[in-house]
Amino acid sequence: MKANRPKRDVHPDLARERLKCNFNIEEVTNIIDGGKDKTLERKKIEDIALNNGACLDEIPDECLSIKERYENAIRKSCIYSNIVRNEMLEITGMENFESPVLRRTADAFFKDISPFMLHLGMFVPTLIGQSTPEQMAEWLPKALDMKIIGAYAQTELGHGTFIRGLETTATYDPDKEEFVLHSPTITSYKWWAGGLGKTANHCVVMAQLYTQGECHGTHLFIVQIRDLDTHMPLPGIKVGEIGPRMGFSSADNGFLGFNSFRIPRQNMLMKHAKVEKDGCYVKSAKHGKLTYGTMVFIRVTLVSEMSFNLSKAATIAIRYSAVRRQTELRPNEPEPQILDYPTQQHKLFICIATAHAFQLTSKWLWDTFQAVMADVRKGNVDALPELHALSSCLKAVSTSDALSHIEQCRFACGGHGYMLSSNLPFIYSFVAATRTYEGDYTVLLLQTARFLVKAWEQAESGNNVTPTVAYLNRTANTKRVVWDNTHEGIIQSFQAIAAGKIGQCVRSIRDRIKSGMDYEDAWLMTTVQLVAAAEAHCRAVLVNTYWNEMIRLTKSSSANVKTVMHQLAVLYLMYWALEKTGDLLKYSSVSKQDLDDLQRRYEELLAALRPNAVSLVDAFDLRDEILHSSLGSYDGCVYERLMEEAQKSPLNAEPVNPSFHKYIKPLMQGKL
Ligand SMILES: CCCCCCCCCCCCCCCCC/C=C/C(=O)SCCNC(=O)CCNC(=O)[C@H](O)C(C)(C)COP(=O)(O)OP(=O)(O)OC[C@H]1O[C@@H](n2cnc3c(N)ncnc32)[C@H](O)[C@@H]1OP(=O)(O)O
Ligand SMILES: Cc1cc2nc3c(=O)[nH]c(=O)nc-3n(C[C@H](O)[C@H](O)[C@H](O)COP(=O)(O)OP(=O)(O)OC[C@H]3O[C@@H](n4cnc5c(N)ncnc54)[C@H](O)[C@@H]3O)c2cc1C
Repeated sequence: MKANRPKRDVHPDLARERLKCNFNIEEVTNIIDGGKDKTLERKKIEDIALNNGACLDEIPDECLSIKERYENAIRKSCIYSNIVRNEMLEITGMENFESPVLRRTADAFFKDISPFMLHLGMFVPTLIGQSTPEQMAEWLPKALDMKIIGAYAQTELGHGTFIRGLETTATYDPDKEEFVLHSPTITSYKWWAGGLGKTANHCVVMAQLYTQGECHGTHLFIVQIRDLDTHMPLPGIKVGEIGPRMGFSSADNGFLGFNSFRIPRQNMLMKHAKVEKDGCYVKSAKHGKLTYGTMVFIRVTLVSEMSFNLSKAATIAIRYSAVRRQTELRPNEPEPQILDYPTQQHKLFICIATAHAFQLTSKWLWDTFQAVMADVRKGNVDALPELHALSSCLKAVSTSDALSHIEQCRFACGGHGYMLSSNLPFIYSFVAATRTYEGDYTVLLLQTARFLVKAWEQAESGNNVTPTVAYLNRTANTKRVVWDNTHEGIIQSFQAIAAGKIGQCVRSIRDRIKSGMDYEDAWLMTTVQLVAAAEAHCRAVLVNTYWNEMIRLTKSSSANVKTVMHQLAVLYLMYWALEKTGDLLKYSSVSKQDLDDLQRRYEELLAALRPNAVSLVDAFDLRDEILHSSLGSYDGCVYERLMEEAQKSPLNAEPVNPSFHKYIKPLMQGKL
């Protein structure tokens, strides 16, 4: 049911904030969107999807039962998919079906997550990345047209990280030209796949391939699990939902077991390896990990996803902080807006800067991904290890940073930030999952560390290394970099910290081997340092990329936009330099005086950004329908909205709850 929202005047405090703005907001929006044409396209798509109110709920999702919430999510997913299918893809183009604009617009429909998200987010990309042309022609049109709905079932009860340890088997039977899928143990049950529990009728399954008596490792298969007409699980399939979790409440994450379930030979996704009719296994991939391609794709997209979530949290917290007044600074003076407190600015302005840093870096990463994939299609896989290292660490650090900044946004909103109607708890619990899924934080940083150790050894022996670690050629054999408080100086210090930490890891591993450990144990004992080194490398990549992209993208901007974009990037550099003072003292010549100066300049920068704060979040251009927040709406009518949302609590539907007569009254009367 559609909800009617009263239109209100903008709160005077927010209106005053907007008058203080000294830059052109639209120009900044265009930079974030990737160009004026992209902004126009986004707005057009948002208008199509959101102007008829189909996305609004009368009863908040959180007040519904699990079943009602799922059913409501399905209802809205169908409306939204229909809009995507009939109207949006025409604008974005079929090849851009995963466009962040679709993802962003979907948020207006779902406070939590759509049960179709994994269909569009992982099932379809897997078809595109892992099918032969014939397979693609068979399944992709059906999937894009929602004739089949898919999930991505890789993780099992017993294994998520260690893919090679998955237990589900796919054994080829040449007589029938079929694969037999089987779940031999309880730990081999697929677990977690979004949309699998109740929604999907197909899924991509990762299983150990056996043919001619030999195991060839994990491969991907497309499997129909439910009848298309009745939606009943097919014989041999045991499928269901895994139960309530911290977030992802409407995504029907599922479990799946196979009892000698048969699928045709053609259902093995055969782009990188195939099984012939007679059972002969033929590998065509030039790189052993190309079947992990969907994960790399999602890791790449998650960086922009983090920017989006952070921009939502920052918008909510900054608008609220402009309206909220608290505590007298001086006797008998009005209470200041909490945004005037430097401590509040310290919590929040880094969120704006980080949203920009992630957005600009994500575009660069996306271009890198596209270029590497184009090479792979031509048979050149040389750049794959660097892409894997890069996407792994950027996924790990962006999800982890976004999570802690979003929590800061909640802290910044005091008690009201704890209300579900603020939307901050939803954003937080959604982002909390991103730190784990598509590769856990620690695990992915250790993948990057493998690459870094090799790169360090190459640089040490005087060989040139790949672009993202080129700083090692300069710094691998340097003890401490000379501190210089310009942006170039700070970026170089981050590179020196990364090089210093990687070098220290290499020395620790070598020392441990010298003292008798084998390589595996020496590596294992060094993993705490290796994670820190990979994180440092990622920070070096982030500061460098953000800075370079900011300069490139503001070349033709107006002077005040240049200034404010520059201020945000400097803030980002200074914030992280101050967070990492211990490392700076270890790997650069920075002095206590230099750090005191840096702290003072950082505080001055917070003050300089203060008048533009509200306009900087306005530049994210997030419609109220997308924010879903009583604290963050454009008009800033925070208290009216909190009260309005409170009225929707089911507990307010009747003046006296029946439990009073059933329990409380008897207790009061001593009759219980
Ligand atoms: C109506 C609704 C509308 C909605 C619209 C929506 C639009 C779309 C929106 C999109 C949003 C997306 C949301 C997505 C939600 C996702 C939900 C979650 C899904 C999942 O989590 S799926 C499961 C993911 N699982 C993982 O990520 C597992 C993590 N583990 C691994 O990746 C690997 O096992 C490993 C990397 C940790 C180790 O693998 P393995 O043991 O096989 O490898 P080794 O450690 O032995 O390494 C060997 C060498 O291989 C290299 N390597 C490893 N991986 C790769 C790779 N991918 N590419 C290249 N190279 C790779 C290693 O580095 C090693 O190299 P070396 O040279 O030997 O060192
Ligand atoms: C909301 C959500 C949605 C998901 N959706 C899907 C989906 O659609 N499809 C799907 O297939 N999967 C999905 N997953 C599963 C997800 O991909 C896995 O949970 C994730 O890859 C982590 O694996 P795990 O749970 O087995 O953790 P584990 O690997 O058991 O990790 C547990 C801990 O051990 C540590 N650890 C593990 N290995 C190492 C190591 N080698 N070195 C050091 N430390 C290590 C980790 O750092 C972590 O702290 C989803 C998960 C969530 C939370």
